[in-house]
Amino acid sequence: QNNYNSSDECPFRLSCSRNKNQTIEFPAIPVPVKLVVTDIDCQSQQLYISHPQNCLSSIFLTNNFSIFYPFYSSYYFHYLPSNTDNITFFNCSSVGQHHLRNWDQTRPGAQDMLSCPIYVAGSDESVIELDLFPCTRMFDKVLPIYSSYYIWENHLRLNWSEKTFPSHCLKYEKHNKLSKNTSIILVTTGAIVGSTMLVVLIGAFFRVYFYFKAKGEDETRLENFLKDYEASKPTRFSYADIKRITDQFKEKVGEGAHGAVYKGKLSSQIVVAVKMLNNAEGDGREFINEVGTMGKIHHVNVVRLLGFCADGFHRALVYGFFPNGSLQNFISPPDNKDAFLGWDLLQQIALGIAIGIDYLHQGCDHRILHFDINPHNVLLDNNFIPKISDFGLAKLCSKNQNTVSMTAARGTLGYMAPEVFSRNFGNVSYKSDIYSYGMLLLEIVGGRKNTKTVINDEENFDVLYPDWIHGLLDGGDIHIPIDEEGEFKIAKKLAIVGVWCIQWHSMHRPSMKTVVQMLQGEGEKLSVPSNPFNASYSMNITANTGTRCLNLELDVIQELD
Ligand SMILES: Nc1ncnc2c1ncn2[C@@H]1O[C@H](COP(=O)(O)OP(=O)(O)OP(=O)(O)O)[C@@H](O)[C@H]1O
Repeated sequence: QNNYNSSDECPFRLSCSRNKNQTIEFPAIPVPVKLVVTDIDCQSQQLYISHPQNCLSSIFLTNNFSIFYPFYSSYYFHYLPSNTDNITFFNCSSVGQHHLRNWDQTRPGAQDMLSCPIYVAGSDESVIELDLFPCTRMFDKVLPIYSSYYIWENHLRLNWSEKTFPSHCLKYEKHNKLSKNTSIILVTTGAIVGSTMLVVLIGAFFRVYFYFKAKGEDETRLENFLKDYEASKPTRFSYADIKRITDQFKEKVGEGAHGAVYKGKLSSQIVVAVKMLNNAEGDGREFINEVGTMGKIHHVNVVRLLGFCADGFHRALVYGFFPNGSLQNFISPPDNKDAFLGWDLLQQIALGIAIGIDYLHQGCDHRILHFDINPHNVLLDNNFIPKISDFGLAKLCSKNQNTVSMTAARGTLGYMAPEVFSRNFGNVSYKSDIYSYGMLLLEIVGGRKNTKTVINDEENFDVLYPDWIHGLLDGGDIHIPIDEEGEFKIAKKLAIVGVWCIQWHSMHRPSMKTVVQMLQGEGEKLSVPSNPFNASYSMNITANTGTRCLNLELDVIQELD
């Protein structure tokens, strides 16, 4: 039980200031003893103190061992023999430093002698052995029973118990030590939590900022697009827009000769295909051509150019997205049940392409010649409505113009009309697209690539024409599996129209309007054309023959700029 009241005065004074050490003062007479507190251990209730001049022994010159009351100690001058009751004080101040240094340095407390000239020895210790001759013997003291001050390298350890002094005396110190630790922990934790939260907040702020910035840009982009869409013109996008639309070119849907095609989004509803054109290619004429030509065309069977990008070296074309890809994906023999679309649908597709080409040839202000009609350049929308695409090689010419001048062969081998390959076969005209369309039709019917163009030299243009087509036309071996009579009719009609379209001389080929009529009719009345590639018709048509023949009928007219 505590014998003190909270109002009782403390028998010591413990003080601390911000920059100085903690000190403890004991009310000794005549001079109070003030010592430095080096540590307080509240748990084991121990106080470690040291003398400001490193001379703890000197305290006992003028004071007895009860000086530290109410603290008690383990009471042990540890460098004294354990059985010592009396101790003797020696004043070694007159001893030279040299002598002190020669002392047994391993002896506990010997180190203190260098700074403190007061030496304490057990009364039964030998002065000779300790080599204390040069020191002056001062006096003897009796150590309290069971007690010894525990001094370790000039630190004195004092113990306390709550019973020995009023509890409020150490409250401040306990609290102070705890609060100091707690405040260090709190400050550190606070700093860590605070800085983490700051980083998170800054991160969140930038996320939100960029989110709204991007959202704002998306909205502006969409608004501009819709305005342009209403005004029927393609929108110009920056390269940054293109990256955002394609989500950093995340989903590649195909690769053409001029670059890769990526899926993108203008909004959650507007899905687009972005064709990135290879930077290194040409002088950008095809790009300008495509933007210039396609920007003007709006037809259900022609891919609409929604936008483009011409930003530094970056060139891109933005179209509507067609999940079914190109017609090439569906050119398959009828016995391939997975990819075969059925004869009715194939006929609808063939008709749609013909209507699209007819629109290009007749329906616009200027005649547009595509020059690269082939199954890769026909895309299919969700409902398998065909869309003609890829206008990089297209030419604009005036309506009353029959032929165009062309400086180099253009198009895809196998679909390229002979006159496009070499001017020696005649003049290039809108009929050149009809030839390509005819080849496409025959591929649809055959379900495979049935033409293989071999170019030997400028003078010879050999086409390996499949015999089975004439089997189909003549009623012989039709080569393709057909289940029903109706289907046979469709296949035969498509083949007849196809062969008409690939007639060697362009004047023998029908116009697209006629092709549309032929496809829309029953097909029974269609006459079967002669095989343009049979021997009698000349498999190898030499250049001169063609030129002579065609030049009589068609004049060369310059294309429009
Ligand atoms: N608008 C689109 N929607 C969906 N897929 C498309 C679209 N445009 C192109 N693709 C896909 O990307 C592929 C490549 O198209 P692209 O037009 O670049 O090349 P190509 O016509 O095959 O060859 P080339 O570049 O020689 O004309 C197509 O085969 C098709 O699968």
